[in-house]
Amino acid sequence: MPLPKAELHLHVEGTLEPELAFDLAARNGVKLPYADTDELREAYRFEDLQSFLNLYYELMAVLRTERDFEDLADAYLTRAAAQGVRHAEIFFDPQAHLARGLDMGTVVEGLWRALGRSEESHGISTRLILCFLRDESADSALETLEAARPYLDRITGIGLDSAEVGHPPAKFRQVYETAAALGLRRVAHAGEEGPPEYITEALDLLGIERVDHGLRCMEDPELVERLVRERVPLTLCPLSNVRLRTVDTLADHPLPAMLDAGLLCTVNSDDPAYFGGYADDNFRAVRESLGLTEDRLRELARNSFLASFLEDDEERRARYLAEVDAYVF
Ligand SMILES: Nc1ncnc2[nH]cnc12
Ligand SMILES: [Zn+2]
Repeated sequence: MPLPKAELHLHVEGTLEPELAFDLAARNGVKLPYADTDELREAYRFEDLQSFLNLYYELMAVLRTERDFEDLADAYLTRAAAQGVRHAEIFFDPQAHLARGLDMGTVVEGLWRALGRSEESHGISTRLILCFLRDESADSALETLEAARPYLDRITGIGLDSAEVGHPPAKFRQVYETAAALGLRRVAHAGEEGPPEYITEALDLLGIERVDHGLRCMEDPELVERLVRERVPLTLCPLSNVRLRTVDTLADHPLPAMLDAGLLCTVNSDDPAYFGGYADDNFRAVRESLGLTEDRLRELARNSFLASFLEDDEERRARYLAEVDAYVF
């Protein structure tokens, strides 16, 4: 049994495994520019975030119907359960689907078909987080939030993802204000490839409650001090960082230094189908490469539940934390 954990940084579109991509392509009559799953896997050699995003958006073409989104989410939840995930806060990128002519209902209702029964089917509680693409305009983000209004009972929060450098958080101030007024929780990718200033800006201007990645905070000691003092969680994704070359090797990952600094770190899989591992694969990788102790691993698992948006279900959070405390390695 793997260590119980919450997964807080997971793009559902990034869980599209090559086999499912080909199955959905066949079901929907979509022609992929790869002969087979082996040839597709060959394309999983990324130089940086953008080279990954190009493939990530290209493969989304196979997602057409509610059932496709349901099957995608269900496949993720099946894998996550086997990796000890007890709670998952799942990102989705509606703009990428609306741009292909799909409507918000197809995406949200499809995902919800799997998420709505996830506790019974997989023993995983879930939340859904709508992400805006930061390389699209602020107006497009506002329109997307409008399109999501009929589905807000299913959406817990908003996030910000896609190409970071050159797209600072300030651009999305208005949409974050509007979302806050609607009672939505707020997170944003910051400090993955972008500078530490983007993290500060996302905290100050967007009012975010968690930083997705946040790796580059380590370049700014005052920012680290602030993140520690304000107990702002960071959703780190070690295998993603290696594949997208934000760190050279896993052994160079700053996670131990971040924990030593007192940061509230969590470990997540980001886009597991592309980066070579799901949640517990990331835990095992950092354990092996960074020599994390059992106490540190337990701390990471506790942090994941402490950082999760379970304020509406504190009883459940307490149950999950008790499971972590009782876990025998
Ligand atoms: N790691 C990542 N960074 C930014 N945008 C993303 N979209 C999917 N994965 C992402
Ligand atoms: Zn991400």
